[in-house]
Amino acid sequence: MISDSQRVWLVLLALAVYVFICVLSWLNHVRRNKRTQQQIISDEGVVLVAYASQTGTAEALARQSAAQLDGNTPYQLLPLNQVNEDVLANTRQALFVVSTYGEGEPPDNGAAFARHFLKGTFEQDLSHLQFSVMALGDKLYQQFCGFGHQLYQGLTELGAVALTPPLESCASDGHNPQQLISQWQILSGFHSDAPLEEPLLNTEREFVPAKLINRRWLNPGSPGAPAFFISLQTQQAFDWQAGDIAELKFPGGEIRHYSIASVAKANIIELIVRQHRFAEGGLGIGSGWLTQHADLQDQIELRIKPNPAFYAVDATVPAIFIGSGTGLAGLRAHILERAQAVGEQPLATSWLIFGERDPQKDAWLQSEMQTWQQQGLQLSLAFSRDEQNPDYVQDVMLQQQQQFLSWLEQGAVIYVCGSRKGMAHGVDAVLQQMLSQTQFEKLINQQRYRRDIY
Ligand SMILES: Cc1cc2nc3c(=O)[nH]c(=O)nc-3n(C[C@H](O)[C@H](O)[C@H](O)COP(=O)(O)O)c2cc1C
Repeated sequence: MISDSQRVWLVLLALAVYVFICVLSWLNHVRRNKRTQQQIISDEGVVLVAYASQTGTAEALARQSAAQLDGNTPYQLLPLNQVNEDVLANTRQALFVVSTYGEGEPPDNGAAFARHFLKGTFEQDLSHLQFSVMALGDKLYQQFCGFGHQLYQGLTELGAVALTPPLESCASDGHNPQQLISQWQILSGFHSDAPLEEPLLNTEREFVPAKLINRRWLNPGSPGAPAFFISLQTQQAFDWQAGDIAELKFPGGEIRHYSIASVAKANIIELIVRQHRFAEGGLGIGSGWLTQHADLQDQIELRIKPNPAFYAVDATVPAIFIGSGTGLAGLRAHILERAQAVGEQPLATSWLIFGERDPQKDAWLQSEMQTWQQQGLQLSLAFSRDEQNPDYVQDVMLQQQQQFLSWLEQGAVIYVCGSRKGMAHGVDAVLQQMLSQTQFEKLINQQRYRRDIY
């Protein structure tokens, strides 16, 4: 039996312990907040791991990913809404883990970020920032991983450099955190046991002068707007990878991006550019300069913008290249790179499905395509204004479905380049129609569906 006074002492003791624990955890909280604030303002080497999560799945994945950075890499973990301009300005490497709600909308703790940074009104240049997006969603919804894609696109438009394509994960299939984390580590170079290396990608990112040395009209008489094959020459040879993008700074300082159509380690960079004409009649700044206003030998500034989401996976694996119009540029770089392999038929495992309008007037790069065919390339052309047989690239995919599926069974990687609305949506829809949901997801998870679309 314990007496009343002993009981009072016990209650007091319990109270004291409780107060002690509260004070400790408050102190801890204050210290952590202070550290975060300091990092936000000062620390460039800190990896940002930001999450937007409604029910905690994305947040848990973000914590797990951060915990698997190697011990020497400091990181800060923040809800997306707390990522402000200072954080973005001071971060060089980031992982965003975000889910999607409603019709492709962000979770609440990402909504403010989306309004502020992703609506096209924000103007800060983020070209110092390398990032990956893990996108959680559910294929039951029409806008699968919609917010993840919006974030990826928005950051890219602000100049940030994607280290990986968006890494999607579907709730109905059961998220597999460890698989996502490994994919991210492998593709982005964040190996957990190695110290963080200096990022490769920014080293050659100075603008250099480039001279316009050639301009060839690809489609005289076409029902489409004039398109040109453009050659620019720099003083020194460059290194880049098929898939990379040329960033051009025009007189007046305007910057425009073009998929590079030629192979690396050269001092000539080739592009395919379509003339953009506004309703009032004026030409677009970049395309106007390149296709009309500039004289040969005139100069602009050029630098390479790395675009790893569209790099070749492995040149020995079969490849299906799909694109239309100026999308041929990004595909050509890959095809030329593969053609450099030894042997007579270096393109025997390459298939190009290319679409334009008029079969007579839009035979772009015809003689070069014939050379590729002699090197083994399988060529399918689709012309939407062909009177006998109007076709888009996605129609070719369906007509040749059996062969298409057999290429995929052999492990082929699909590369899509060109307009998002006009072509890539159609290709995507047909792909989802031809494949089961599991097959389609497998293609994405294995990074065998790579796109450079605009
Ligand atoms: C009401 C509701 C709406 C959703 N809308 C979408 C959607 O539009 N697109 C999508 O890909 N996933 C959608 N999802 C799935 C979630 O993104 C998915 O369950 C995710 O794992 C949730 O992660 P979180 O816990 O981090 O918020 C939705 C889920 C719910 C409950």
